[in-house]
Amino acid sequence: MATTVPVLLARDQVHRLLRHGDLVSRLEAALGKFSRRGSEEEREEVVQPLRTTVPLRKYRGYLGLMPAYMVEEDILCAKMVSFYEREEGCDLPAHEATVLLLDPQRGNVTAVMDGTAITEKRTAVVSAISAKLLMPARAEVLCILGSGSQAASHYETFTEMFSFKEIRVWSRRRERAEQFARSVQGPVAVCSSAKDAAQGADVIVTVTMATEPVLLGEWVKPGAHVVAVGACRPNWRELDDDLMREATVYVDSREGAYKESGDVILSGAAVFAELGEVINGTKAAQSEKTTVFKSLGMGIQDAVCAKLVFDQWKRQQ
Ligand SMILES: NC(=O)C1=CN([C@@H]2O[C@H](COP(=O)(O)OP(=O)(O)OC[C@H]3O[C@@H](n4cnc5c(N)ncnc54)[C@H](O)[C@@H]3O)[C@@H](O)[C@H]2O)C=CC1
Ligand SMILES: O=C(O)C1=NCCCC1
Repeated sequence: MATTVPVLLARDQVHRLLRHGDLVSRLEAALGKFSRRGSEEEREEVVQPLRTTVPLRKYRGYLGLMPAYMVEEDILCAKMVSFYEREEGCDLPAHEATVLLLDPQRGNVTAVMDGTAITEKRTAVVSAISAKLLMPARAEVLCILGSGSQAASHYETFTEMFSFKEIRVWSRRRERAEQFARSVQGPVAVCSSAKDAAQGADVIVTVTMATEPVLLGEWVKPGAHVVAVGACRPNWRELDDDLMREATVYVDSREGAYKESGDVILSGAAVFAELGEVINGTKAAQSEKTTVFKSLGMGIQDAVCAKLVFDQWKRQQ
């Protein structure tokens, strides 16, 4: 049998081929399927082992390995993502990611693609799905804590999917928040403190590399929805104990949250539901209460995106 050479897709190609509008329904379906684990057959439908994380102590970083197989869709995929605690002023990226798409029958790699654009887009779309389900009715104020790549993709996705009257941003260094405000396509108010940005907001997105809480429960308006995207290590925090214990907590994967989320593990907060269970209608969306969606990222989210990118690329050949 002839050998095949994988297609190589660079960041700008992936960015262009991955259209945000195509992602919402596909990611909702994947999250729902992941959380349907009642029968043996259902459990075998989505194979997603817990992320393996290799510490890169010398560089204050980690390499995360995220394989996934979706049986019905026949998508076999693996992402490698490295992430680092960078010093202020360091110009190396905080994240680098590559996604491999494989032929599940033969086992060969069919495409090697940049995983950074996939990670940025799919994470923001999953956050927006949580907001759609869990934010209070008539949400008017969006607050973003952090001003990096995820802040940008969340701004873009949230402004495309919702109509907030006011959007606020806070970053540790005010000039970074100002730079962010200049770079986005639309209005955003720069706040001098996380407290000023968060108080009174209906939806708060935390997208920082913080290892200590940046958002305190005492600042959060009752009934608000918090989307916590950072703090993906068992000893890292973005949210304080008050918030974690007061809120109804939703996650992408229970197994992942109890292994990787410092906010869940160290606060001792109980996870109420996976987002997929809300999508499936087996758990309630308590949107009238204060809610937290603790996002950690899943291999199936990358798998769905990689397949979409590859299919679009093939269509254009
Ligand atoms: N849940 C998920 O699926 C994913 C989560 N992430 C996580 O999201 C977070 C944001 O990622 P990116 O925007 O790509 O990173 P980035 O490096 O582009 O931006 C990080 C932001 O955090 C701020 N920051 C760094 N240390 C801080 C501290 N101690 N206190 C407050 N702010 C601090 C920086 O100033 C910057 O605004 C990271 O924690 C990352 O690991 C990233 C990808 C997927
Ligand atoms: O899901 C991902 O991709 C990531 N999650 C946690 C931090 C690094 C990237």
